[in-house]
Amino acid sequence: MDITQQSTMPGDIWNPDWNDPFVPTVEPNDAFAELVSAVHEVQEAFTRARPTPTDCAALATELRAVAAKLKMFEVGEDDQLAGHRWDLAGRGQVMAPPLRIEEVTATTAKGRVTVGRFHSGRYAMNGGVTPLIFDEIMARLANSAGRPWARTASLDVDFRAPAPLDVELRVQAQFLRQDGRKRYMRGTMHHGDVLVAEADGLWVELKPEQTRNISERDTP
Ligand SMILES: CCCCCCCC/C=C\CCCCCCCC(=O)SCCNC(=O)CCNC(=O)[C@H](O)C(C)(C)COP(=O)(O)OP(=O)(O)OC[C@H]1O[C@@H](n2cnc3c(N)ncnc32)[C@H](O)[C@@H]1OP(=O)(O)O
Repeated sequence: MDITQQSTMPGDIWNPDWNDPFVPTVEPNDAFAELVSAVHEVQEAFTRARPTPTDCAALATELRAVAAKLKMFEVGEDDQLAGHRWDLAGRGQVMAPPLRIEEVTATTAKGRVTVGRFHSGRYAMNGGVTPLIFDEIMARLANSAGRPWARTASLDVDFRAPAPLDVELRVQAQFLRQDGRKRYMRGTMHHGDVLVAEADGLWVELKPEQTRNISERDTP
C-alpha cells in the first residue's frame, strides 16, 4: 500500500478557491459526491435556519421521507459508501468536517479544512470537532506507508485560539517515533500564521486477533 498515491486522486472534489465551503464543486458524473454535497447543504441550512413550528413539522415529514428512501438501500458497514470514499474530502462521512488530505508521506501529512456553522461552537469551531479533524489526519498518517493497522489509543488536544469558521485552516501531522506497537504522533492546526490547536496522540498497532473485523476494502 503506497499511501503517498493518495495526494492527488482523480475524483477529488475539493476546490481550494471555493467561496462557500458547503457547496463544494463536484465532478459532474460523481453522483455519490453530489449526494454528499446535498446532505452538507441540508446540515448547514438547518443550522442557520429559524423555521416556524408549522414549517418545522412540514420539513420533518419531508426529511423522514428521504430517510425512508435511503433505508431501502441499506447495506452492511463494509459495503456502505459513506466513510469509504478515500478520494473525497471527509471520505463521504457527512458528520466529519470536510478535511481534504493533500499529502501523506511516511512521516508527515498535510490537509486543509473549512467548517461553517454546522460545526460551530459559538462563532468558532466546536471543541469536539477539532479532535475529529486531528484523529482523521493523524490516523491516516499512523496507518500510512504500509504499516500494520493501528487504532487511536489517546488523543490530547490543546486549544490555543478560537478556530474561525468559513475560512481555510491548515492541518498537519507528524510521525514522531515508534516504540514497539506504539506510534507517537503530533498534529497542528493553523489559521494563517496563528496556531489554533495542537495535538499529541498515541496509536497502538493491533494484534492479529484485533483486526478480524477490518475489511481489506478499508485500505485507503
Ligand atoms: C484500525 C482500524 C482501521 C480501519 C481502517 C482505517 C484506515 C486507516 C487510515 C486512515 C484513518 C482514517 C480514520 C479511521 C480511523 C479508524 C481507527 C479509529 O478510529 S480507532 C477508534 C478509536 N479507538 C479505539 O476504539 C481504540 C480502543 N482501544 C483499544 O482497542 C485498545 O485499548 C488498544 C488496541 C488501543 C490497545 O489495547 P491492547 O490490549 O492491544 O494493548 P495494551 O497492552 O493495552 O497497550 C499497548 C501499549 O500501549 C499503551 N497504551 C494503551 N493505551 C494507552 C493510552 N490510552 N495511553 C497511554 N498508553 C497507552 C500500553 O500502556 C502499552 O504500553 P507498553 O507496551 O506496556 O509500553
